[in-house]
Amino acid sequence: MTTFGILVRLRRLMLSADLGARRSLTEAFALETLVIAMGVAGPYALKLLIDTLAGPVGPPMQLLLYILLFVGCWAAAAILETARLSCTAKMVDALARQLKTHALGAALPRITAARDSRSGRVPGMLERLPYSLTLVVEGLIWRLGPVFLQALASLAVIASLIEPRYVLILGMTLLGFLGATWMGAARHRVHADATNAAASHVSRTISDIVRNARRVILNGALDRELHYVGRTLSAKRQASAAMYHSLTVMAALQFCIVGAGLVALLMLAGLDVGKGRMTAGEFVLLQTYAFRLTVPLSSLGYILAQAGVAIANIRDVLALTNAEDERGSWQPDRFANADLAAENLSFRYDDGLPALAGISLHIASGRFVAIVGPNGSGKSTLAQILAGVLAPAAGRVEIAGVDIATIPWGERHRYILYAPQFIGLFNRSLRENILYPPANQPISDVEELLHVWRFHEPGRPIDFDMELGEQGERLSGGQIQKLELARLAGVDVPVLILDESTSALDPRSEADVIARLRGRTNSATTLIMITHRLATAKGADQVLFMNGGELVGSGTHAELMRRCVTYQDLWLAPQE
Ligand SMILES: Nc1ncnc2c1ncn2[C@@H]1O[C@H](COP(=O)(O)OP(=O)(O)OP(=O)(O)O)[C@@H](O)[C@H]1O
Repeated sequence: MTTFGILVRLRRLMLSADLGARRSLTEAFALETLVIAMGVAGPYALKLLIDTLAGPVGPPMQLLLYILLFVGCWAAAAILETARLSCTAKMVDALARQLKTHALGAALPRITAARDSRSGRVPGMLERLPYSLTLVVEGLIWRLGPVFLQALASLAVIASLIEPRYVLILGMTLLGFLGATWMGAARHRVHADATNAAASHVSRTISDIVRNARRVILNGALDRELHYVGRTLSAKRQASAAMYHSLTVMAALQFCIVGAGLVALLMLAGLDVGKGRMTAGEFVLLQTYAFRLTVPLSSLGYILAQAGVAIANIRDVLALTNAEDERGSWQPDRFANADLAAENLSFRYDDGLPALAGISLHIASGRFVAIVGPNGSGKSTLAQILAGVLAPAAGRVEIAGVDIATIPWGERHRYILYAPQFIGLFNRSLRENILYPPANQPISDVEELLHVWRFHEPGRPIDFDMELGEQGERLSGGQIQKLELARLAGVDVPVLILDESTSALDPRSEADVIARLRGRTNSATTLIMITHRLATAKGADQVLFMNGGELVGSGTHAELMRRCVTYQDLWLAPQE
């Protein structure tokens, strides 16, 4: 999206009724109009004052009136400008709120589906957004408009009071300035994008390190990580240094043009005063307007530098909000028979190596299925494709004859639920985590279940209001899994896929969990478990054996043991 496109989109958003900021916009506009009027009237009062002083001394009241008018315009403009700032701040606030929520709403499904490292840049991108919007709305949209209007008003006053050729010189000077800005803008955009990307990399790196604080400290790697952060900061510094260099070149060109225009203007005006064709007051008025117009331009370099990076940040956020609409249309409808079928599935991650190839399978509704295989054989990848989390490169997955890709994210959990290998918990209370949607069982049921599964040692009460800490750090690995399984026990869903969700449980608890999850709604739930446990494979109705990204065998454990040598190898002595 071009810079102009972004500015137009922001302007449209600001005007939209949804944002609820029209009132602030109208007030800001009214206040700015008054500020512009003061900016034109003040110097005119000064001209009147100087012309009065240049002639025979008039009545003191007249002098006082001009002085009051001049100073009053200056003071009122400053007060109104401050009031106007609070109106634009409200508008920026509303804009940031809307863009942030839209971007977050669009980013979460993408992050879920992509399973890549790019998600780390989203928090930094959204954190910088209010500052970026302030710079762009306040510094560009709001500043350029009034400067332009003030230029027109000043040029009109000059044309009506002084000679039109001065308007011509000032107009040409401003056009020259804009031309130079235009020429430098393309180069500036490249540097601004690079600076924004480097800033994103810095925030991603820092949050990654903070998230892994224990890993860093326990392994004595603090200096190494600080060095790494230092390198990313240097890259950012280099990117911004290149950006400021290009801005300096642009500023040199801009202000040579403006300087030449001002020299010509003042020289001509000075000669006219000498020849009596212009009064001293008119000279002062002309030079005040000329500098009023050009001085704000000098701060434009800094604004452009910041706004360039801010625009790149806003572009990233808008790109997120441009997410495609949900795939397909879906009529929510329960189906009695949730058979799961996959046909010739293949999948590869971004690195290009095939993670899955030519997988076809059929899982009848209500079965208990174990997916087994060595590490890295593609079990989690297959589970995520079956759940519709990852989209296959070829082939399709159907649940009850419906292509899973056509079920929108907001509905999919009603039909198939995938519990990932790494259970992410919120830094909220145990109660909030355990009753996290779509679970909706009474807390007394959960309590009973947790006691049966020995969540705590016997006799110790469960504190449901306990805050769990980041990622549930106040719980043990087994407790985290029991919490998640107790939650899932309260979810009524046709197909449930557990990705090693019982790996930290003792065998007795695991057997109880499986019985409990299967026993719901008359065993109508299909339970698919990825497991490295022999007992689970033995208890399953169907075992899917993965090896090297292929489905090497499907059948009961006993059948596979009979006919598949690699399957036998998997369960050799150490497990037994
Ligand atoms: N996000 C990713 N990007 C690139 N490659 C990936 C990604 N996730 C997994 N892989 C690769 O895909 C292959 C299959 O991984 P997968 O997680 O499906 O294996 P798995 O059988 O579940 O392993 P484990 O038993 O260790 O959990 C591995 O080689 C892994 O490195």
